[in-house]
Formats: sequence, C-alpha cells, structure tokens
Amino acid sequence: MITIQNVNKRYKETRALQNIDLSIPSGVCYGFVGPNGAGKSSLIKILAGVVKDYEGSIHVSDANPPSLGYVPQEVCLEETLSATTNLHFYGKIQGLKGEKLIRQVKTVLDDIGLTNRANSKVKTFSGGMKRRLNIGCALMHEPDLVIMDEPTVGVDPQSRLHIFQMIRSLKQQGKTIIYASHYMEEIEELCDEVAFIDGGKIVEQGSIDDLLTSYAQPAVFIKGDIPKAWLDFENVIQQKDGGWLFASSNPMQLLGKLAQRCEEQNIMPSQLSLMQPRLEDVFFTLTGTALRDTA
Ligand SMILES: Nc1ncnc2c1ncn2[C@@H]1O[C@H](COP(=O)(O)OP(=O)(O)OP(=O)(O)O)[C@@H](O)[C@H]1O
Repeated sequence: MITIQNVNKRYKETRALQNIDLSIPSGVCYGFVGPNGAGKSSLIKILAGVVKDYEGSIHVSDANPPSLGYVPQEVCLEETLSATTNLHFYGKIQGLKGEKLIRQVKTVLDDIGLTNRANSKVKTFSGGMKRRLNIGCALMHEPDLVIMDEPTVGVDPQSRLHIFQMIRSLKQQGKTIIYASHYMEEIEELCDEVAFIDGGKIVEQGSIDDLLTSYAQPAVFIKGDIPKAWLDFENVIQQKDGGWLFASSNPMQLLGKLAQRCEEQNIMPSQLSLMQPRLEDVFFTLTGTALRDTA
C-alpha cells in the first residue's frame, strides 16, 4: 500500500498540487486522470522519486519496499543506438549483468514486440515503437511497482493495443501499476481504481465501479429535431454531440416513451439510443465540464 499524505507541490507561483491524500493498494492498476495541467505528472514524478522538493509524505507500507519502474511522459532513449543497446543500458543501471542481462533483453524485446527490430537504430522507429521501447526499459529489472505517465500519447492504434496487452499482463503478474492519462476510456478499460485530478486537487477517488454507481446513471441519448418542450419535463443531464442526454432510472421505459412520442409527432431522430454510464459522465457530474473540452 502506498499512502500519500497532504502532498503539496509548487513551481514558483504555480500550486501544481494541493493537499493530496491518497491510498494506493498493492496489486491494483490505479489511474490518475485529469485535463492537461491538472497535476498528474507532478504527482507521478514525486512518486517516482524524480521530484524531491515537495511538502507532505509518501509512505510505502509493504514489508519490502517495492522495486520501481518509471515510464516518463517524454521518450528517454538514445536514438543513435539500437533497441538492444538501449535495453542493455537500462538493465545495467538496474544492476543486471551477465547471462541474466542478456536473457532479460531478449524477454523484454519479445514482450514489447520488437524482436524483429532488435538491432535497428531507435531513430528509425515509429512513435509507437519508441513508446514500447520506453516502457521496456522501465521493465528490465521486473519491478513490483510500475509508474507510467501518459504512455500512449502519439502512438498508432496497433502500438496502443500492444501497450494495453502489456499492462494487462503486468496486472496478471500481480504488479502494482500507476497509470496517468487524460484519455478517460483508457483509464476505464485498464484501471481498477482512479483518482480524478483537476487544478492540482483530488476531486474524487475510488473504485471505478463505485464511482459509476455513485455519480453516473444510465441515460437515453436523442439527436434530431425534437421540440424544445420535451426538454422541460424530462431530466436532461447534458447537451452532447448535438443531441440531448436524458437521465433515467428506467432507461428502457424512457427509450420506449421517446420513440412513441417521435412516432406520434412524425419526428425521425438521427439517433435514439441507450447510454451506459461512463467515467466521463462521472467527471462531468463532479466538475461540470467534459474532460475532452478541457484537454
Ligand atoms: N517544471 C515546471 N516549472 C513550472 N511549472 C510547472 C513545471 N512542471 C509543471 N508545471 C505546472 O504545474 C501544473 C501541473 O503540471 P503537470 O505537468 O503536473 O500537469 P499534468 O496533469 O501532468 O499535465 P499534462 O497532461 O499536460 O502533462 C501546470 O500548471 C504546469 O504548467
């Protein structure tokens, strides 16, 4: 368990983090989500030990402090060297040597899907390949705790899927993963628990299932030329994508009602559908803004 207590971080006038309190259980994938400039990287860097001048405390309660792998937001590779040499370098810094180091380079190359480019110079790699190698470098010493800061920024869909598979595999091995992103759908797909960070503060935290139950409800989405009067007697949550989102504890019934009204009034909506609650809706309920509008 990692306990973060009353952490504050300033960069001159900017209060990047304010009174951060969080508990991150071992063995979970824990997401930090929030818009650009929210403070995610600052918190990640403090946890990774890269930023040391902060107020507050970080306590790791396991008997043996976990070994740490940090994947920074910026790609930290030597581009004039090969994938193998980069992995070799990072493995060596982590204390690997001899047969073990050679074996681990091979294993990681396989895990990140770059065995066939092992001896190519990094400068010839795509953005996604560099990102995968960047992650591989952090995994050379098989750390118990892996901290990743926006590892999928600028990657192609194929590399993104590969990165997701790697994270799922790390989860299966029982590793603790801290994953910062401003892509809500990534957090929803990969993480067990999440902290919403906005303006340097934790807005809310908890298990994704609990947050969805507490702050979001099923809804019906309708898009089309509907009479404005309809908006008065239904529970409109949000105007979205040129349509309207109606909250309902019985969305099937509401869907039927809206369909019937459309038929009666000869209205053909371009979309009428059930919407399951999403993490994005939780963020909207908590902050009054959609994350993609703030990003
Ligand atoms: N080295 C720095 N010097 C001055 N201000 C900084 C520095 N690093 C971050 N900040 C400021 O601190 C605040 C939080 O930034 P941080 O990078 O932690 O946010 P973030 O949520 O990770 O954003 P992004 O998703 O854009 O990386 C921002 O206002 C940012 O401008």
